[in-house]
Amino acid sequence: MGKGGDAGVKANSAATAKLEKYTWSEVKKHAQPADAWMVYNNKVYDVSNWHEHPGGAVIFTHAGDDMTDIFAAFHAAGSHNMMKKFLIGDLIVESVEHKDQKQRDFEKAYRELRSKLVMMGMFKSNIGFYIYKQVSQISMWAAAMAMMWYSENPLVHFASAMLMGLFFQQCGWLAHDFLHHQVFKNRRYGDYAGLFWGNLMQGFSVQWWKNKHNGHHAVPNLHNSSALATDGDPDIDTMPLLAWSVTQAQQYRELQADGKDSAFVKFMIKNQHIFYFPILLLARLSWLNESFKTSFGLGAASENAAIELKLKGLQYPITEKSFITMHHIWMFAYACGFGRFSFLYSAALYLTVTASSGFYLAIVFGLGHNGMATYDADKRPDFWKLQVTTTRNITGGHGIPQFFVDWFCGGLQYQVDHHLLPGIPRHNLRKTHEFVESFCKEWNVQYHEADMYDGTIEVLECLKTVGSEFVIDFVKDGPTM
Ligand code: HEM
Repeated sequence: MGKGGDAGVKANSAATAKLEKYTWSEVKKHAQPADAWMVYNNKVYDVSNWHEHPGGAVIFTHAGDDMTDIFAAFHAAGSHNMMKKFLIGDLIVESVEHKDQKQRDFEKAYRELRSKLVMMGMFKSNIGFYIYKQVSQISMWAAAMAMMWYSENPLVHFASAMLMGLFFQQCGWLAHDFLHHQVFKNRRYGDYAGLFWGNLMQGFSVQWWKNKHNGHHAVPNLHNSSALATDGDPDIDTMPLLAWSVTQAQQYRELQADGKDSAFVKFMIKNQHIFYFPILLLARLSWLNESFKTSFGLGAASENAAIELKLKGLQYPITEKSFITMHHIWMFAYACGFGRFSFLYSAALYLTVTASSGFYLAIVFGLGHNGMATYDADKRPDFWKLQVTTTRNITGGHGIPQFFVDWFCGGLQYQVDHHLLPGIPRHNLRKTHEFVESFCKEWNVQYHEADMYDGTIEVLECLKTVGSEFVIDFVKDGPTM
């Protein structure tokens, strides 16, 4: 397969010939990685088998669909130049029957809002803000290290471990901003900063994170298109531990050799609202494991990611591997008190860091999307409605002040606004939010926010409801419990 996949060949001839015209139903037929057509501003592109795409397998989440808005969300201006070689024709606009005039006006309006925010300078980062964030990060890390180095008091050691957990969480938000290219125009600089805060300090692989997180942004709360596919939102792919919808549990059941739920799955999903918090405590262990596997070529999260890794490898192979290794070395030295502590005491400290960090990160992720709408792959709405209805903003409340929420959630308290416009730096999200909220009101799009307490209750209620529906579903399917 050459550069540009199969499409490069076809499109080169298209560049010289007159462009074909295609109906929407024809585009929809090409919805697989091996046969992938996409629409951008009413032009049709063929990116079949383009596993070398610099953004990775996420491109195939929009095979057979309109990519206009998701393309705008992810790309630098220069990426348009690369599109030409994939162009195969024009879309016959009248054939898009599922959109009435109101829908077309709505899409036009949200694209205009985006342009307005660009003109207002909302996408420009404030370097002073990011210098301050990085200096405060380094200070937090130095404080946690010093507490472990100088003190012989177990209370100080465990306080240090909790602080280190918080440090990892805040590293997550920093790497997130850099890797969404919110901070630097030159994307390489964003990647380098991401490698520093992600791989070296936090222990997470940049490539693993980009694949997973960009996939999540492209299709939030979307189910896989079939039990065998891995084209849905990776962030809700939490079976057999948690099911965010009965569809997810059913898809998992279909994958089993005997087509039945095991006793473990039944027990877990039925009681998932009880296990939610304990599972969050283990989240970091799972992310560390996946990061390690990605960096050292020991596995990939999806079939497409595996093909992509095989074809083009890691973007930063040496840095990924060496930074992850260095992370585990410094973290090991820290947890064993630089050689002073027993094995069991060190393990307890390590687990405290890991559990607290997993909890701090996952609680914010959960508040962002869990318990919000989930969609079947073939029923997803337009870009704006998909992002808004699957996402929850977090406010202060129930005694938790807004300034703490702003700091703790690292910008993701404006999760809705961030999902619609992932390139906007976090310090501009409050202003952006005013425009997004009034736009949603004007166009009658349901927009949701809750404080940390109410939001967590909503998440637990969702788990409980899905757990109960799941019990009804598996009893209907033939009880074996
Ligand atoms: C013909 C279609 C497409 C072309 C020619 C294309 C091209 C590119 C290019 C040149 C880059 C690297 C430069 C940059 O970051 O802007 C890139 C990155 C990226 N693309 Fe695409 N792309 C296409 C479609 C898509 C679609 C449909 C998605 C999502 C559903 C997507 C997701 C991404 C992401 C997430 C990145 C950023 C990766 C990073 O931060 O390292 N692309 N793409």
